[in-house]
Parts: sequence; structure tokens; C-alpha cells
Amino acid sequence: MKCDLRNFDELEKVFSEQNFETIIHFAALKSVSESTTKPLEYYENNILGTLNLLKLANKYGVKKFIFSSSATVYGPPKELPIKETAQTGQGITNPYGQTKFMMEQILIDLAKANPEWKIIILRYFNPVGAHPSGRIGEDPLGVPNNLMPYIAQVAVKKLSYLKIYGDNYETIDGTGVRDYIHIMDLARGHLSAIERIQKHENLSYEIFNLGTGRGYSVREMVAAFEKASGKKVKTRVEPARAGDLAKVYCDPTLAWELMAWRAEHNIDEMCRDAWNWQQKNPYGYAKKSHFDEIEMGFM
Ligand SMILES: NC(=O)c1ccc[n+]([C@@H]2O[C@H](COP(=O)([O-])OP(=O)(O)OC[C@H]3O[C@@H](n4cnc5c(N)ncnc54)[C@H](O)[C@@H]3O)[C@@H](O)[C@H]2O)c1
Ligand SMILES: O=c1ccn([C@@H]2O[C@H](COP(=O)(O)OP(=O)(O)O[C@H]3O[C@H](CO)[C@H](O)[C@H](O)[C@H]3O)[C@@H](O)[C@H]2O)c(=O)[nH]1
Repeated sequence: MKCDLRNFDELEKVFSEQNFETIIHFAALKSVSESTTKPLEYYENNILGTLNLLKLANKYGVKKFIFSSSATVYGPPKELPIKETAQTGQGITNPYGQTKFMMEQILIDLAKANPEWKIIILRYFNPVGAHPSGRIGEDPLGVPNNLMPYIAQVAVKKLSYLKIYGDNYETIDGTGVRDYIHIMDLARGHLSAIERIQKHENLSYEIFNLGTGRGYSVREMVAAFEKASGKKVKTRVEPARAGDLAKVYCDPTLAWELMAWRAEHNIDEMCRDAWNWQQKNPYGYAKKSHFDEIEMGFM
């Protein structure tokens, strides 16, 4: 069933016609840059959508809830690696990040107010890679904002070169460092969360970082992708992107201690699977013939 979370009546039909045990709430607008130009759309979609979902989940008694949050809620880290106990909500530079922070607050308040609610907040670091079959992958609309799909599209010659946003950071080679996590590990993290939420009667709310705990620089990612693909990825250094941080990586040990989850895929596997997807689907999910028709003026 498809439904816009902003439409309360439509969403109520979903709840009245189906039985749910646990909700995993992925739906959100998620572009950092777009959120700075369309703040009202982001607040309306992400906050109102979540409130509608929570109100109806409450009404229909579906009180086990897993939430897709983001490393962005930490703002600029005071200490690395970032632990779940680190401060959140300070120095967030964009409306998207604010909505994630606010949604976390709403969920925490709900869990505190009503012991029937069991909530797990998962803070994703930088998800990359694809399903190993090459049939499910990342297909960004327009020019990608994120590093990995951008590199992949340069390697497949859809884009001509990668703009490296700044090489003057205090990092191993001056370029930004992030905690990249394979999408298959991230998916498994949700299964571990479901298991935990269903087993632990006394759980109120818990927060977990989902990352590998290791940071890689932009140049390291480019080198790993070149190795995995056998293709040259052209780069050009450009000024740093506004709001970008030098280094972000997490301490993922809490997820290991409480959910027996940890990331298993390394950077080479992330690049191998991203490349496999990109090679098999150079035009993403759209069929090539569709693009040919557009180019030939049939559409
Ligand atoms: N991909 C990342 O780098 C990343 C990092 C941290 C957190 N997250 C979070 O993970 C979640 C999933 O991200 P993704 O990368 O799969 O994003 P995505 O854009 O591919 O998928 C989000 C989905 O939510 C749907 N959606 C948005 N608003 C909706 C609404 N009002 N009603 C119904 N559906 C709606 C969209 O149609 C889309 O299918 C998001 O909440 C995102 O903020 C993603
Ligand atoms: O074309 C590009 C794109 C990115 N980068 C660099 O690559 C690194 C990663 O950038 P991404 O845009 O892939 O990821 P961010 O860490 O900036 O942001 C991502 O992770 C955040 C959490 O850390 C939020 O969840 C956010 O939504 C999500 O896009 C940064 O150093 C960035 O400057 C480039 O050099 N060139």
C-alpha cells in the first residue's frame, strides 16, 4: 500500500485495514542542500508525517517503533569517535538535520510519557554500496549530492569528474573523513533492532549508532573505488562545501553489546557492490531505451 504520511485520513485507512506489530519509519525528505532552500516543505513533510504516523500508531496500538535517524543530529563533534551519549542538537546547520533532531525528541518524549511504547532510534552514518546482486542500488534524482554515487557516475562516464570539496581539512590527506557503512550491514542493523524490540519487554527507548567506527577520506574512497572498478576517477579540488565537517565517525560498540550487531563489510566490498550496481544500471532504475527516446525527441 502506498500512502503519503501527511494525509491523515489515507494513513488511517492503512492502519484500519492491516495489522502491524512493529513500524520501521524510513519515510522522509533527506537532501541537506534542498532542505536549506525548502525549509517549510522539510518541516511539514518530516515532522507532520511523523506526528500523523505516531498518533495513528498510538490509536491502533502499534507501539514498537524503529526510526531512521542520522549522524547529522550530533552537529560538529566535540570528541571522536562519536558515542550515542554525545550532545545532540547543537550546531546543526540545515533544516533536514533539525527535523531529525526534532523527531528524535518527539520519540523520546513519547517513550517517557507512555511505558507501552518501545522505540529504537538508529543513527546512520554514511550508507553506501548496493545489494550484491546488482539489482537494488542507489539511484539519486539528478546530479548526486553524496560522494559514493558521484564517484560511481564518474567511473561509468555519466559525469566527467569528481569535485573534491576542500583538501585543507585536518585529516590524513586534507579531504573530509566519514564513516561509510555498507547498505547490507545497515539493513541487518534493522533486523537486530526488530529482534531486540520484540524480545525486551522493559525497553523504553534506545539509541544506536550504525557505522563501522572507521573513517575514510575522500581520496581514500576514490582510490578504493578505482581499485574495485579498474576505472580512473578524475578529480578536481574545489572550495569546501558550506556546513561540511572535517571528520565524522562513530563508536558503534553499543550496538554490538546490546544487539550483537556490527558492520561486517569493508570499504573494498562497499566499492565492489556500488560498482556492480552502477555497471549493471548506468541509468539507474530507468530503462536506457526511455533515455534514448527522450534524447531522440519522442517524449
Ligand atoms: N541515505 C543516507 O545517507 C541516510 C543517512 C542518514 C539517515 N537517512 C534516513 O534514512 C531514511 C531512508 O533514506 P533513503 O536514503 O532510503 O532515502 P530515499 O529518499 O531513497 O527514501 C525515502 C522514501 O521516503 C518516501 N517519503 C518521503 N516523504 C514521505 C511521505 N510524506 N509519505 C510517504 N512516503 C514518504 C519517499 O518517497 C522515499 O521513497 C530517511 O529517513 C533518511 O533521512 C539516510
Ligand atoms: O561530490 C562530492 C560529494 C561529497 N564530497 C565529500 O565527501 C564527504 C562525504 O559527503 P556526503 O555528501 O556523501 O556525506 P555527508 O557526510 O556530507 O552527509 C551524509 O551524512 C550525514 C550524516 O553524517 C547526513 O545523514 C546526510 O544526510 C548525508 O547526506 C564529505 O567530506 C564531502 O565534502 C566531495 O568531496 N564531493
